[in-house]
Amino acid sequence: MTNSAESARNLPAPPTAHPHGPGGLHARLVVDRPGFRLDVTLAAAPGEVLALLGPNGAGKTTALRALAGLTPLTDGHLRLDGASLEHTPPESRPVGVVFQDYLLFPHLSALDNVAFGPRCRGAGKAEARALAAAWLERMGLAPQADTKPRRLSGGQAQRVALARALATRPRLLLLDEPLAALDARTRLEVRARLRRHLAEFEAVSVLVTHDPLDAMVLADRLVVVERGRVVQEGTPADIARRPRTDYIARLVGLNLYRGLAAGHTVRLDDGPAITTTEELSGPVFVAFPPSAVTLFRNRPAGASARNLWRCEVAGLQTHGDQIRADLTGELPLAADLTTLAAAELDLRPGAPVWATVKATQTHAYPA
Ligand SMILES: Nc1ncnc2c1ncn2[C@@H]1O[C@H](COP(=O)(O)OP(=O)(O)OP(=O)(O)O)[C@@H](O)[C@H]1O
Repeated sequence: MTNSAESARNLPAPPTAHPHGPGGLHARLVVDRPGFRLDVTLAAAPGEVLALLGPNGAGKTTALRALAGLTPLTDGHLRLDGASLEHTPPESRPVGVVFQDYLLFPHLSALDNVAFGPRCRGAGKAEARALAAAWLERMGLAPQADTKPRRLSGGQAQRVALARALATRPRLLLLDEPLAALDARTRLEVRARLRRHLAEFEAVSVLVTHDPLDAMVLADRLVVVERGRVVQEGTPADIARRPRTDYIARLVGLNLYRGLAAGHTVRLDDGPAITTTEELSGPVFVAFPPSAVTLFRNRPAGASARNLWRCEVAGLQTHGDQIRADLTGELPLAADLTTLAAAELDLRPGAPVWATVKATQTHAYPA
């Protein structure tokens, strides 16, 4: 390593240290509905891409609509580059929105769809069209300028919607499930392209998704929302390594438990103990991937009792050439095994099995 103080001096200032005050997004969004309350705090620096990730009904779309001004806040605040926007009507907010189904005007060409954004913000017709043409060019869509939305592919329509939002030079770009309307093959290409556009965008982007891959690829930081609350936030790597709820653990494909650590043993809150390599004390999480689990039909001879649990197969699912076994019993867990191994073990729902995991394959961290 070279002198770290030296290299730190050469780094640009972090984006939050904005010379003109608190740049970026600072919001607490509270929306009350019968039987549902959204209460989330969001902060993002200019240039940052935030993904709101969560299960159905968690409140992601409500948060996005509140940012756009389409759903009124019951309480809280919304500041963008230092200006309060709570009382600003949606059309006057420096906010661009890409809706899930793009909401392109069917009777307008791609060019006029994009020109619509700047027109709404007061640009003259010729100016708006020139701006739109430049955006289409930048999106690689110049040849489609005169095409109507119904003749565009899903990926092209998405780019037109993105161009329309960006052409207004928003300080906040909102994307609702930006890839949901696309088929799997298009999705891959559009995801990569969208990632480049978001990386170039100099203001804040917030996207909503329930696809963890979209979130991990597109966002600098994930904000996981469950039941109207932020349950965890961090970089994709942080969240994948240290999930803090069952939903996130399932999302990143990990078995997750909570317990009390004493040395290398974690006594689970409602279950057996797990031996870990980390030496910790107090409340902790223990996580391990389903691929780290080995299954036996009979208790393995001579095996130590450590990390060996008596379970029962609750269900089996195929994942590519792997089988994911859901186990209940002493320790509920997911185990991955090859189709061959599953056949050899004669795994079927209801079958009793012994499950084991090596301490070195577990990861414990403070709760
Ligand atoms: N217009 C509405 N009127 C009343 N309740 C609503 C309305 N829209 C959403 N809700 C409720 O508000 C809660 C949050 O919904 P929201 O659509 O924000 O969740 P979400 O995380 O975006 O879910 P999804 O991934 O399914 O889109 C849910 O309980 C939902 O049923």
